[in-house]
Amino acid sequence: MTLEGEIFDVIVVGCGPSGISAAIELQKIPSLKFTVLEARDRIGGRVFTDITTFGPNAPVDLGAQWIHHYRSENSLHKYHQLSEGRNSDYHFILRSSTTPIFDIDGTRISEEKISQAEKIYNQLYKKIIESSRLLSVDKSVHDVIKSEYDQLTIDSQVKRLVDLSFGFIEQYEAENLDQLSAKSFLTSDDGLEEFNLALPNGFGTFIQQIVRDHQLPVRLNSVVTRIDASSPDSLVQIRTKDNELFRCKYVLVTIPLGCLKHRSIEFVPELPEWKQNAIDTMGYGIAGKIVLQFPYVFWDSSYTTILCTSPRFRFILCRPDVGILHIKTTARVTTEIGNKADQETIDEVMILIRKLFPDANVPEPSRYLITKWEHDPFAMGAYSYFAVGADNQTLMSLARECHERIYWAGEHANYNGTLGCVDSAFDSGQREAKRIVDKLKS
Ligand SMILES: Cc1cc2nc3c(=O)[nH]c(=O)nc-3n(C[C@H](O)[C@H](O)[C@H](O)COP(=O)(O)OP(=O)(O)OC[C@H]3O[C@@H](n4cnc5c(N)ncnc54)[C@H](O)[C@@H]3O)c2cc1C
Repeated sequence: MTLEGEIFDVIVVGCGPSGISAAIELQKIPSLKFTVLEARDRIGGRVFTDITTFGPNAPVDLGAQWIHHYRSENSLHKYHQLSEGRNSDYHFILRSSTTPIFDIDGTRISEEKISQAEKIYNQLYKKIIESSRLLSVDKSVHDVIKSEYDQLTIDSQVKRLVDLSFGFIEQYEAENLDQLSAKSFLTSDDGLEEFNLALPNGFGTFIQQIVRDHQLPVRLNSVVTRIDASSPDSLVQIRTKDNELFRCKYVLVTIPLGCLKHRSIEFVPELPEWKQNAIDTMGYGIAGKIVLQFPYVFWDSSYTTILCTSPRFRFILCRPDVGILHIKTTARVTTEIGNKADQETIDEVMILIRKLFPDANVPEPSRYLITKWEHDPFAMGAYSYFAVGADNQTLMSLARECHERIYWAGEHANYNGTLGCVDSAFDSGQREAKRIVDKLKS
């Protein structure tokens, strides 16, 4: 189908957080004609609350789960203040009295060992921070601490605890330490302290409400395959998988960096070298979740999170109200389990859980789910990180328009702010929509 004659001022490609915030901004200009093309049969992108697998009373966020950097300057703050159910939301604190740490054999680790490990970790962490300021040529975080780490003469339990602490970084960045840039290490969070707001009704539910409240014009099931800015009439032509053709003055591309790396959209003319280099240089990580629901709660229901020194399954969030244990996996483990049968992974997880609770009668899970974002054609991974050699300039190149009419937003294109998060995506979408509006006015 060709929408001949119909010319949009702006077309936004992708209806994740960045596309949504751009659309909200564009909607402020009543005369402006725009639409959002979304490949999936739902909005939200990597923010999705599953309410079918475990039922509507046990919503589970398969992607983003916490509003990071929650403070009044956060662009999501005002929507959260207005949202229903906000009174049940809570700040997530990882280390607290309700977070036991278990060793691989199931023994509870003493506070003394924990504080020994913390001291060692803090020294190594300081080294990373120093090198982020001092290095002239970039190195990986792993390479910066390797020699000191290799020389550690500490007992094996304390060493596993130190590894667990580094596991937090790998979990948060969605990549292994040997891939993370030491020089840009401090850039991704903009020096902000973490305030994580957990949304028990689900982050996806919250994002969907924002879209509903604004009645944004979104066309679902519209997989964009080609963006052509070579037409002599200065209009951009956008082709979908179903052979629909859309024409617009400006296009805002918000698809994930993983999709850009896999060249899932053909650009005509080809993307300039500086843009392609930035796409190739920036890192795009992998993270996963294993969610298990049990017929009854066999763990201490006061636990909020269980930490374990197992190199594979380290972070277990507890939701006793719905009998759910929710395991977060790092890039290495996620990649590995993504390539094998789910039941094999569940069997491995259950061996560990039974070790952690030797005195409990641990049942088999009644339901489970393992995310596979890395195999999802409209995500191709989790979120971006600074790979060795990538820096704020890389982000600026990812965000910079090309061929005059192709603009860019997404969690990977938020320079001077946070990276990889929903608020990063929101900020970048809003910023680019404003720039396009200025361009249209000029
Ligand atoms: C496991 C996991 C945990 C996370 N945890 C958190 C967290 O706790 N807090 C947090 O802040 N962030 C978290 N994130 C990151 C967060 O989800 C992303 O930063 C955010 O969703 C990025 O928004 P975006 O708009 O840039 O991209 P997306 O959300 O991916 O939106 C892009 C949209 O483009 C669409 N699209 C792709 N290709 C095409 C095409 N060819 N045509 C049309 N449309 C297309 C996609 O379907 C998608 O809807 C997590 C992500 C994952 C995967």
